[in-house]
Amino acid sequence: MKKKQSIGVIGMAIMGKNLSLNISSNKYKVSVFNRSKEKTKIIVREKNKNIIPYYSIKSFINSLKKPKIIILMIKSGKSTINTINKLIKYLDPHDVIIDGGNSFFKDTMMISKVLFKKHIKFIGTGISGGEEGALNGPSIMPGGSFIAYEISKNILKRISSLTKINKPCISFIGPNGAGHYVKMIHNSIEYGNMQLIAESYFLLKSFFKNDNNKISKIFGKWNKGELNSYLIEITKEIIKKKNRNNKCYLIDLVSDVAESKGTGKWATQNALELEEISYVTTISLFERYISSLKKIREESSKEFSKIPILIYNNKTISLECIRKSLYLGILTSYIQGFNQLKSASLKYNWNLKLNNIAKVWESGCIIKSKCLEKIRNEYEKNNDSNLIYIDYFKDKINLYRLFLKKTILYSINNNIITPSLNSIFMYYNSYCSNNLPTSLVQAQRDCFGAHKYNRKDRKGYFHTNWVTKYNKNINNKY
Ligand SMILES: NC(=O)C1=CN([C@@H]2O[C@H](COP(=O)(O)OP(=O)(O)OC[C@H]3O[C@@H](n4cnc5c(N)ncnc54)[C@H](OP(=O)(O)O)[C@@H]3O)[C@@H](O)[C@H]2O)C=CC1
Ligand SMILES: O=C(CO)[C@H](O)[C@H](O)COP(=O)(O)O
Repeated sequence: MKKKQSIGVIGMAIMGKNLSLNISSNKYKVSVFNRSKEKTKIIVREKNKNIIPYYSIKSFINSLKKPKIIILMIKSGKSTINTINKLIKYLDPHDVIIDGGNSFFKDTMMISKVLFKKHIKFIGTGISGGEEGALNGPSIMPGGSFIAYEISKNILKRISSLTKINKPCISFIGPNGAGHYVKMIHNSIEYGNMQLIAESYFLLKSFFKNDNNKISKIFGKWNKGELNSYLIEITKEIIKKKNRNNKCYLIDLVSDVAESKGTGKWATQNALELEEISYVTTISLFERYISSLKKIREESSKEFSKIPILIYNNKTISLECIRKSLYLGILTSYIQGFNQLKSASLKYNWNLKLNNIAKVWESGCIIKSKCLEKIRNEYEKNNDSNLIYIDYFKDKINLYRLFLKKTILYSINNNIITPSLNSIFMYYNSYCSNNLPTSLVQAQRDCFGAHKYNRKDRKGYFHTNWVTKYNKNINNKY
């Protein structure tokens, strides 16, 4: 009888193909399948004896050892749900389906329930690291059935990235949708960090009069310090890449319309649901949306007059100002992401171990960054920590806010587009103030809707006849 394979991968686009190559290079035999034959044929050209192609779901599934383990790396949403529905009829109880795509966590919760009833074990996992990570070691965030994790963990651990101290960047996250939720927050931090780096790039362009070679060297220097991260590292390379004719930088030819596939939107929607503050992701998402209004922006740039640069305030800033502003922004992006994880953990009863999540993100993933070590250390001591109050973060917030202020004053005066940096400055202004303009909001609510308000000097709820003209029939003595 023909020997069967240890695992199967469905979806031979960028991620699935590279993940299969990764699995095979770890000495596992892997069956592969793709909806359309063309992509399967591409991987066949690799002539890898550990990768065995199949062109029908039935033969693909029959090629697997029991319990069968199948990883899906396909487009999320209906495509994933429909494919899982097609698989069910070929699977036996205790077989394992692992959805490694960027699925919406509520879809994962729903699928978990359906498969549980059929005794099929299900994992919804975040997989981060893009093309390169999938091939050489991604960061893996599995959630769902713990039994399924036990069945598949040897393979998953072997293919994952390793931290500096050789710990695999994988940890069982929690039940049902927890793994995909954590990947969604990973991506929301990714959105924030990318936007912050892009804004800093614009500041540096103004500083260095568009000399990208110089800017690249600055990012290279910053990458050796506290800002060290995967995204800074790739930015340093991206901005100095020349166009084929060598006449200009390729980045100057890239359209400014930024697309998105859903995770940033879901994270923002979920932050609203949880009433969590996620300025950094939200502004970054809105910037992608504004970017897509290309025609309108083109017209507006002609229709509206340019705001003049104010000579009296046209002070230049130091590079350190930009560096410190970017670092404060990036710390805030992580702080807000981890706060959202904490809220979600309570809301969905997931008991998330935040130190493990920080560890899983320490290598192999897009948001890999030096500050994650500090975050992990803190949550190792106390899973309930509010990072803002931890000495390291508190000191940075105290010390760097002034630099951020100088940076955004410079950006405002010079018409440089830095909305997420601006929002972070205002976020801390609000967060650290004991006197917000919202007193007036409460009074207005009470005036027009009799919603009542609390007072600073007395306990209890009060209602007032604020404007006699509108509140004629209200009698009170305050
Ligand atoms: N690219 C990245 O950096 C990362 C992607 N991911 C996630 O991993 C998954 C795969 O990503 P990626 O490799 O970029 O590929 P894509 O997201 O571009 O998806 C393409 C794959 O999905 C398959 N597919 C699309 N529609 C269907 C359908 N209705 N039924 C069955 N299969 C379908 C395609 O098959 P066909 O060839 O027949 O069209 C192809 O294999 C996605 O969920 C993505 O969000 C996660 C981390 C990083
Ligand atoms: O998950 C990823 C990286 O971690 C994918 O690259 C994802 O597509 C990024 O999101 P978007 O396309 O919305 O920018």
